[in-house]
Amino acid sequence: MTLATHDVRWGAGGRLIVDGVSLAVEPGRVLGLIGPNGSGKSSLLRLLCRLRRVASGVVTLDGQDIAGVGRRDLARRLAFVEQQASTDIQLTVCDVVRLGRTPHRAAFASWTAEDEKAVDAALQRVGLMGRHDQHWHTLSGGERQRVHIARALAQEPRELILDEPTNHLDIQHQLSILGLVRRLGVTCIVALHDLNLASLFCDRIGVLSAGRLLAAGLPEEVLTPALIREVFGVDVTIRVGANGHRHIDYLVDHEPGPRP
Ligand SMILES: Nc1ncnc2c1ncn2[C@@H]1O[C@H](COP(=O)(O)OP(=O)(O)OP(=O)(O)O)[C@@H](O)[C@H]1O
Repeated sequence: MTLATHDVRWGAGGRLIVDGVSLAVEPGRVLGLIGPNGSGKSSLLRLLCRLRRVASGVVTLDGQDIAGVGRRDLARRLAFVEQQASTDIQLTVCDVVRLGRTPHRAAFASWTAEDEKAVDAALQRVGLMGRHDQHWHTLSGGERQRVHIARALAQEPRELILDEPTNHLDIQHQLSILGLVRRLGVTCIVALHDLNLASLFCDRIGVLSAGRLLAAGLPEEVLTPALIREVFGVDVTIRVGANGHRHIDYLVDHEPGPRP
């Protein structure tokens, strides 16, 4: 296990928000985190990359408490794409992605061909090479999201943490970004709202509800109609499509078609 939490708790405003969560992701695998709004997904991700300190319990990286890992060492290992990351509006796309190289460069070291190669490769991977010199603030929401993913890729992390990376993305880019994440072969923890995408792209899924880990396992073990009903209050049926993928169909109480 590369990244793991052991009975982790964290609270704010007098409330326990992450409540005794123990989970682990295997090297090179994708662990999806699902759960209703406010169930603690972002809070848990922030604990995992030490943006917040656990109140109790331990987060480990290769078995070592991350509280004891140096800031630079942690930044070389682990990249985080936040849900609504903002960036200095004066920066260009390329400037933002270059920030991902910071942990790899010695203080005052000059920019190397290797740095440039990593930045270009990251921009290629998210399909934004043509926007290299565009100002970040002039990008659409989905393009900004892809630039932040490129910044994380330029960091060349071994562990990648993504908080709802498909927010703002059209369906083609949702599929391509999650496909890319899978192909990277890095250890990945990703919070997702779309249960079908979680089922398609995650090796394992953890389900958070009111800060507690309610279930964890293979998508077909976890994403059952009973669990979805319990956690999200929604009725579904699950069918296996011609391509062998499982599809979650939401049962809604109105008929499709034109309104009377
Ligand atoms: N610093 C804080 N102070 C007070 N409450 C907080 C703080 N951070 C998070 N919370 C609360 O903790 C709960 C969990 O928030 P979190 O953002 O982790 O949920 P989430 O599962 O990521 O939600 P969503 O799906 O809506 O993004 C929410 O009710 C939120 O208001």
